[in-house]
Amino acid sequence: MKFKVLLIEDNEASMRVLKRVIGKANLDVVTASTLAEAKVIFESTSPEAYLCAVIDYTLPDAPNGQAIDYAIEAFIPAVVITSRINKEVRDHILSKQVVDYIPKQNAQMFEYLTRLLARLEKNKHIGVLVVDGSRSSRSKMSSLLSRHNFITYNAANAQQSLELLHDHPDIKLMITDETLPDMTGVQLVAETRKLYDKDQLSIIGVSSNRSASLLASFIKSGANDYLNRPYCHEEFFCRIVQNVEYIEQIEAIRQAANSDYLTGLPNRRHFFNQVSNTIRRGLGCMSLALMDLDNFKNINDTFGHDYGDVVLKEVARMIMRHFSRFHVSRFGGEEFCIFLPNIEHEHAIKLLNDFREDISKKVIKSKTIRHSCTLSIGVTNKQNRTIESMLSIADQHLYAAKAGGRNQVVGDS
Ligand SMILES: Nc1nc2c(ncn2[C@@H]2O[C@H](COP(=O)(O)OP(=O)(O)OP(=O)(O)O)[C@@H](O)[C@H]2O)c(=O)[nH]1
Repeated sequence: MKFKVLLIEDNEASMRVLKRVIGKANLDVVTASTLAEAKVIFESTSPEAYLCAVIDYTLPDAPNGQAIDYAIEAFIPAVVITSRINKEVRDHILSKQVVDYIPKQNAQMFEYLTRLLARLEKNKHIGVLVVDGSRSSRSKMSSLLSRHNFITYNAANAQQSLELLHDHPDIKLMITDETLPDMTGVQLVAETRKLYDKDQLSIIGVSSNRSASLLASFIKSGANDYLNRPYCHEEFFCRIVQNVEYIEQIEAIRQAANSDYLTGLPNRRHFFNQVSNTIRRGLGCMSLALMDLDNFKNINDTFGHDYGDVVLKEVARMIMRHFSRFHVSRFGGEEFCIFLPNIEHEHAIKLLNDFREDISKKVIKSKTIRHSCTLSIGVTNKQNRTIESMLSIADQHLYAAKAGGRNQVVGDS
């Protein structure tokens, strides 16, 4: 779903640039140049449709940030932009429950807004767990996090927090107070680290006790960061975002390391790891299929390498469509591999044959070329308990499929 951003700005030049920035972030822009206009818009749509409102602090009918209150009352996260940069205005803005404020100082502001909008959109899928014995501290922190669109979870003690972590894999950050009813925050960090690595879950320790040794204990027990109470809203979010981004970067690196650059399918190494784990668990019936595009060199030679790439990407997309519940991989070149656990061999052969047929009927289009291709498949269910031995048998069957005229599936019998 494409979210909307409500932009309330009376300056035409600024409005033009902001519309472009928001559009570039792939969001729909709804504009108003006064608070009165914005009210009419608010009344006809639901707040859930909006990612946030970007509000000029000074509007003709709302000269001192009154539009901010209106957005907050309508449950729309408010980002404030202002050319009035003085302490009084800053304090006034921050006294309201805004997401952030951005001074209209230079072009960097637009860059910052682009990143902030992307962040607000991503936050809708990120869980943050707040662990605190005090109900009021928990709800204060949760309301700050909700303002930035995070999914929030609350735990009143360590036991509850471990249960929530287990049940909600979307939790990427845990924030824990030092004093909990059933153990200390430092102990909870140590317990949590036995189950979740630093690259899976970020942890921030919080305390009102400004002792350097407590900070060190948190970090040595596995926390990523530490926050002193009382904290200001800006510092809080800088630390939250920094720690969430750390997890996202690790995930992006892992994703890049595990996938094939052209098709996005898991690469050979990742496939081996996944399948070896599955085989080790000793499942029942399992099949391994090796598939290879027929005469792919001809396609490259006739239509060019770029079209060859289009074919590989289309085949990968169709593999995902047919076999998303199994382990799939691009092994390299024009060769793909599929591991099908927990399914009868005859059924696996039928699925592979359906796929082969679909590919042969598919016209693969680029801007100037329309062509189709076929593939050959070797499949085995001989379970010698290693992926290498299954691969070697599937490879022999693939060779037989090619020798037998291509565009066919050859199995064990
Ligand atoms: N476009 C493109 N071509 C690739 C890529 N990787 C490997 N190839 C090409 O794939 C072709 C494989 O050719 P061959 O091994 O001779 O096999 P084939 O022509 O498919 O013949 P058979 O397998 O016997 O049906 C070669 O031309 C490689 O250059 C790639 O990433 N993109």
